[in-house]
Amino acid sequence: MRLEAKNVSFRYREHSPWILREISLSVEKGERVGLVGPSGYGKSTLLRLMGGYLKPASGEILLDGKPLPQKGVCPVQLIYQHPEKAINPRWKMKKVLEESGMFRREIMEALGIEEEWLSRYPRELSGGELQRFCVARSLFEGTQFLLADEMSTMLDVITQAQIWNLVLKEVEQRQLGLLMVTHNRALADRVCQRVVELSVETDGE
Ligand SMILES: Nc1ncnc2c1ncn2[C@@H]1O[C@H](COP(=O)(O)OP(=O)(O)OP(=O)(O)O)[C@@H](O)[C@H]1O
Repeated sequence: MRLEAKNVSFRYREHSPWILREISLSVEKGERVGLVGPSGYGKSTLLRLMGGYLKPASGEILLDGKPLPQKGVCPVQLIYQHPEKAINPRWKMKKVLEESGMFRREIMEALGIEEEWLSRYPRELSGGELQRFCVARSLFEGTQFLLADEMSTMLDVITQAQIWNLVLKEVEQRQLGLLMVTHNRALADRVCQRVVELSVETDGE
């Protein structure tokens, strides 16, 4: 199985500058790929496109040769840098997890999610605590690909290690595809089999 961006171009509004032009990138199931490049070159935008959160102006996002499914929980899961933007503020954490059908106890334990946090609203948790929920949710049983957008940047070193250990164990055991954006080249080199550099010139058109 393959997740593929094929000749994708994107800009946020008509007549605004192109962020991505004719970009192609693919990740195989079981493969770990890093995406690096200067700030503002469109790494996060490409991940949002590949996760189905944005639509390309031209080109295609394909999962196994077909468009991403529109219904149900998506097999391509995006983990953002800012967990507070990814979680419904009006739902308690238990409901957030229930929505994705994720309730594997060993995942909760490995991520250090405490039982008591389940009855809280997102605003009652710290950024690091919330990110653990985002990671747990992204690992529901139908997930085939994980798109990790600087997911550990805002966390302390111990939490970073805890989250990465769990994610990499799941990726290995379930042979998930992983596409990760990071500014930390050493992390990308350690985790990934392949690192792609995004270096597209935008021409301000
Ligand atoms: N919602 C948005 N509306 C308009 N422009 C946006 C939006 N999100 C991002 N941009 C612009 O698109 C460009 C690419 O942003 P993006 O976040 O994809 O880059 P990036 O390579 O991930 O950057 P960084 O490494 O700093 O996170 C930037 O110029 C940014 O200002």
